[in-house]
Amino acid sequence: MSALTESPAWTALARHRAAMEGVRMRDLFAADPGRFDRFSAEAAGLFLDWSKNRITAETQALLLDLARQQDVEGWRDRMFGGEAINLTEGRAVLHTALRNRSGRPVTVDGKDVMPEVSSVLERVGRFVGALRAGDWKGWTGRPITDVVNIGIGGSDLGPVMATEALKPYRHPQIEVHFVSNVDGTHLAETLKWLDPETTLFVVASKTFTTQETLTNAHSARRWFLESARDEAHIARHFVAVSTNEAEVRKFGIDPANMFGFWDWVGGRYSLWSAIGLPIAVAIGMERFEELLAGAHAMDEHFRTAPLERNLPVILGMLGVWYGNFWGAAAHAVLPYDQYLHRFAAYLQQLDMESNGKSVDRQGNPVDYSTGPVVFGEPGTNGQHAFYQLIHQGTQLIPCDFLAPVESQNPIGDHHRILLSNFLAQPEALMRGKTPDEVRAEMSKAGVPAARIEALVPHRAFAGNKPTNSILFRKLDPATLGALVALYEHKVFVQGVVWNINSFDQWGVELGKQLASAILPELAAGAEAPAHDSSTNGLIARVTAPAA
Ligand SMILES: O=P(O)(O)OC[C@H]1O[C@H](O)[C@H](O)[C@@H](O)[C@@H]1O
Repeated sequence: MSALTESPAWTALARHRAAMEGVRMRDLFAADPGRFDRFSAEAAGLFLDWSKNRITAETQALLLDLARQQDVEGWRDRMFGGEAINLTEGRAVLHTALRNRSGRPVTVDGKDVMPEVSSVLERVGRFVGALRAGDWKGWTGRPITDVVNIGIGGSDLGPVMATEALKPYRHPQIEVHFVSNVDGTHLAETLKWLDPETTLFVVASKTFTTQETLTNAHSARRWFLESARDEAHIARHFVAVSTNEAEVRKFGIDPANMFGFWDWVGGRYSLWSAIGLPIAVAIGMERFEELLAGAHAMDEHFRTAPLERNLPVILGMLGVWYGNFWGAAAHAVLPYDQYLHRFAAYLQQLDMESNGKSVDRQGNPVDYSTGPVVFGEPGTNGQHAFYQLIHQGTQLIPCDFLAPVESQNPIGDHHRILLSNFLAQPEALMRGKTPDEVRAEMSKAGVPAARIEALVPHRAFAGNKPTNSILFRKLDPATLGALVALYEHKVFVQGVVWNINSFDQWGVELGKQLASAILPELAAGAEAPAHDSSTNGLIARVTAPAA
């Protein structure tokens, strides 16, 4: 048994969990008219209703005891204070400094990083301003019409998600594209429609050593030079975003066209840095700053609100409740806003790369589950696909439902229909439908009694399925900033409770190493490889001449 699972707060929760067996949310709502008010709060433009959870006031108190026992507040303050809490890499974790609007200094190793943060932001602002005004011209003197971000993981997912989410604010003449996959199809299909004279590439990579990004960037360079002919023109068409100036130079991009950031910005937390440049190109610098301000508002809330009303803490602890005490292995995020169609993909990296760990900070194997599988699709699409399993399957899948009160596209009755679904699904998941309710409904519809009895088990819903509802006025930049920061801090809270390092990702390394060993083995005439028989057999099939 680990120290965590033997700890007083954990064992108290385990006892309480047993007492909660069979407690139904339906009954909790019936017994307490104040339940919604008790379990809802608002911060930074986000209203969170967590009343449809398998919790009582006692559950919440016990969960917050666990948060306190694990020193969530202390770790939070150490993160904001610039301590090297990413222990395995010896780094601070300071994405919050990138959106710090407080005027307070943030020090890393005794040095205030805020002047550098502001100066890069200013450079990004000047560049983005010139591009958007049509003053930054391509080699033939025409303004840039297409910006292609080449990056992967954190250098792609955040910018894609935010650019899609904020499409209503995009520049009318400049289209922003994203190429991430090393599959040549991604680049080829993107470039097919573009004119090299008016295309600018942003090569985005924290390390500037990522195979996929460099492969795509080299191919983009070749594509560009086929038309431009002269390497001198590269300066007007390629910029880099990275922490690694030496590699940027090696690639052939002038450091004058490089926007830097720092090792204390994790890849999956980097959209607030110069990695957000494509977002700023799309929506303009002012709106980009609103995005930062929204995130900062959530940071302030997380830093200062009492735990009882602290949204990231509440969401994080509810996740711990289901994952560790009810056996939930997955978590669904369901935005009822088409603009958030890449939100779940973004969250997958944020959550699963951060908390997909099985040893604690001290290197001991954990004996409790850590990060869940995160998935989701925009509502209402998901309703017609995987919600069946959430309603009637054998796994418990807690869900977050997200929606804007106002649509960016108020046509006809669409938004009311959308919202009615957003409201109905959590209600259905909570209430379920009892066998008696099924009987009553079917007999009212005139179904014969024998038929009713045959169908009752299929048509009844157990209900009592937990959901959180997150409502906001409209998906504007500040709201998106707050929303992303909410989830960042939720993931942080959980990592602290589980005593893991949420800020490294060694698990992605082995596959990369093995791929570089296999790459030469795929060349014509390479020696027979010496892997396991499965890998050898697959290599043989891949390299066999076409019949
Ligand atoms: O920005 P880069 O250095 O190119 O890294 C891109 C991505 O690759 C890695 O494999 C990591 O798993 C990610 O955390 C990172 O965001």
